[in-house]
Amino acid sequence: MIVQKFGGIAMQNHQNRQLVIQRIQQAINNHQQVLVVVSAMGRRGKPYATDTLLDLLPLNDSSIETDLLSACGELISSAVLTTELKAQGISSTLLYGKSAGIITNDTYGNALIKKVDLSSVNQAFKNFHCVIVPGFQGFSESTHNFTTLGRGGSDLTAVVYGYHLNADVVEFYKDVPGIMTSDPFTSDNVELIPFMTYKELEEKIDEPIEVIQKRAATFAALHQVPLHIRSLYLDSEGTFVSN
Ligand SMILES: Nc1ncnc2c1ncn2[C@@H]1O[C@H](COP(=O)(O)OP(=O)(O)O)[C@@H](O)[C@H]1O
Ligand SMILES: N[C@@H](CC(=O)OP(=O)(O)O)C(=O)O
Repeated sequence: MIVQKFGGIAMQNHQNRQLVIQRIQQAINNHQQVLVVVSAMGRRGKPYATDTLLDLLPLNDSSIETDLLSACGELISSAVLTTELKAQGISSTLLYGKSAGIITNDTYGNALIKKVDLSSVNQAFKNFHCVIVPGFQGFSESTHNFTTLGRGGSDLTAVVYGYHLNADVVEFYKDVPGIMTSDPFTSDNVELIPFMTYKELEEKIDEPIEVIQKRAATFAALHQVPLHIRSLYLDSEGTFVSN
């Protein structure tokens, strides 16, 4: 069993999602079971990207409404990917909200995970090789509202499932070859770092764009969840993070 996480760039168009589907098929072939975490499609300007949705609101507070709206981006992308997988005959199903099992408090915009209920996920794996879940979203135990896990929170979703499912590895598919000495989009002469410890990863997350959400990196370090950050486009090995 492995966990794969596909971010906004990976999910942004049909062409990239075909690469996503190839990665999922490879994971099923090699590991039988794969839990797939997806983010909202694309970046600001794309119709269903998180920032595009949030730009609809006159104010960005931490509220039930803001979290409901931002959770929609991941709901849309998970519904689209699951339908595309089914259309290609790949054994898959979608779980979201309470069924996805990420149960949180009511701190809208940056909710704390109180428990992870994998009963529906485990049941789904009895019938399907691939279970798709929307990243970034939680479900409030007390109010039954959607919550969100902080910006970039799909990374945390992936790491939390990786830990609770005892996955062999959590794979992140990005628009970079892996973790580099610095952000390749803003620095020259960068090199791939093939292996890092959790401590080195946490120290590396200092760029304006976090290559992995800091909260996710901290959770992975605490629970020693093996991470593999790699390119969606290249077949190269990328970066492994462990002790
Ligand atoms: N050291 C680094 N190595 C590689 N990418 C980095 C690094 N630091 C920052 N980044 C940035 O992280 C981005 C990947 O994170 P992000 O866009 O949030 O991906 P995703 O949408 O898949 O979660 C890269 O496009 C890059 O700009
Ligand atoms: N879509 C959310 C969650 C997320 O993690 O997105 P991405 O994987 O594209 O960074 C956000 O923009 O914050």
